[in-house]
Amino acid sequence: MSAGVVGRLRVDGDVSPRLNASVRSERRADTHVRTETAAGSQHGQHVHRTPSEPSARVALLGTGNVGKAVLDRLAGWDGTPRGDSLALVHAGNSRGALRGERLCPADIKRRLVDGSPWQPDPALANLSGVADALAGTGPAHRIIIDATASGEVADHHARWLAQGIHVVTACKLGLGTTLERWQDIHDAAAHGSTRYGDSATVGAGLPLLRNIRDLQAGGDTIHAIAGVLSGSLAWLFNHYDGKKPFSELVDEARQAGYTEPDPREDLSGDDVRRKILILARAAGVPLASDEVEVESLLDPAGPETGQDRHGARGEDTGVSPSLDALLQQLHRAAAAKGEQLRYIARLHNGRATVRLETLDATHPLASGAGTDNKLAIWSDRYREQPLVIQGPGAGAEVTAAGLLDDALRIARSTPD
Ligand SMILES: NC(=O)C1=CN([C@@H]2O[C@H](COP(=O)(O)OP(=O)(O)OC[C@H]3O[C@@H](n4cnc5c(N)ncnc54)[C@H](OP(=O)(O)O)[C@@H]3O)[C@@H](O)[C@H]2O)C=CC1
Ligand SMILES: N[C@@H](CC=O)C(=O)O
Repeated sequence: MSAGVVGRLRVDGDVSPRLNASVRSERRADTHVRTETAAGSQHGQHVHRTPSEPSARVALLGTGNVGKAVLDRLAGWDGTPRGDSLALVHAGNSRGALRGERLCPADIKRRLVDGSPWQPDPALANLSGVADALAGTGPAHRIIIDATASGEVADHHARWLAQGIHVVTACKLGLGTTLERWQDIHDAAAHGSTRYGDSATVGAGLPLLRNIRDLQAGGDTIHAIAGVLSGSLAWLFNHYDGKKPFSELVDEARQAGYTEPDPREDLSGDDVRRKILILARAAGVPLASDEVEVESLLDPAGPETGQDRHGARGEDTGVSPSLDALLQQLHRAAAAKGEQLRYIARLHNGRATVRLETLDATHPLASGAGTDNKLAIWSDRYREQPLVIQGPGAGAEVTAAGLLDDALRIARSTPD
């Protein structure tokens, strides 16, 4: 792809600096005082340790794949300055929630994983009440971590930001759907002096948005981007050899936690549409959702259309026998030419496309393994050879890490 100016809107930094956590001043969280009795730690006796004041009170929404991995990561930090800095005060899903001054992440996770009765209070599932759970004395930041795929939760992002609550999200329905919602989120963050942690929305925490914003903050202009933005589809095309039906692999990808709760979100191209919209908007090209040309992998006559696909994990992978047959045919044709199937998103000259392409095996976007995402960025600085960022782009652990990176960045910053 040759470089050319594509942006309709030139942005020299983020549209709202509050959405760019990386440029904020930071206060180190690891300076907290830890008190232990020396004798206790030497002789294996009870260790008296006073956790330091938290820097942030945190509410976790969603206890599915990603939410559980967030709890795991928090549990692993128990007794460390990172763990001290984030106090979990609310954890909930669509059925209810638990609240407390410092919930024990390991305990919540254990109850969920072991399947022992976890009795969340259904009344606490009311999203309007989550702000109350975060209220408390002290200078602590308030952070909501959204690990759901819920449009209803995304609808609350702007409201929370305007109320002074930071939002950290893996859900793309905030920044990756309508321009109005995207703008509301920017405006609300500015109004509430809050930050919106979106690292996990594209590339499952890979530093994609951060690099786009950092380049622009340094005076660079993004001309074009192209890449593999779906971890599940990358995994599928990395594993598909035409022998096993594609639908069986889709089921494996779902069980591995790479797909959306409903895999039809991935197969329809909607998930990648949202990601290219988020990247394009961050790069200064404020595209509307319907301006992205998307080639769906779903059979238009298949069982997927017209339903709300933002709910809980369904049973149907959405792959009809005709799609199995079509993909086998496409794979065979590509393999005969030494080419590979890749689901590619492109932004060039203000136009965005998402489609299945056949790429020569030596093509820069063809390589990669597992769930690898790959993003090439052409800019003033990178005219001929693009900047390329590659790494795992799906999976609960990397996504949870991306969410908590954003939360820690906020917790370490000085409150306005
Ligand atoms: N899997 C991945 O690799 C990546 C995922 N993401 C994003 O992470 C998000 C979560 O994905 P995943 O964990 O796989 O999804 P899951 O379906 O496993 O979990 C979703 C969770 O959200 C909960 N939920 C739904 N509605 C609400 C609500 N109104 N209030 C509170 N909780 C609610 C569900 O509750 P209940 O348990 O009651 O059904 C469930 O616990 C998605 O937006 C996805 O796009 C982003 C990057 C990578
Ligand atoms: N379903 C998504 C998960 C991360 O966003 C994907 O396949 O990339």
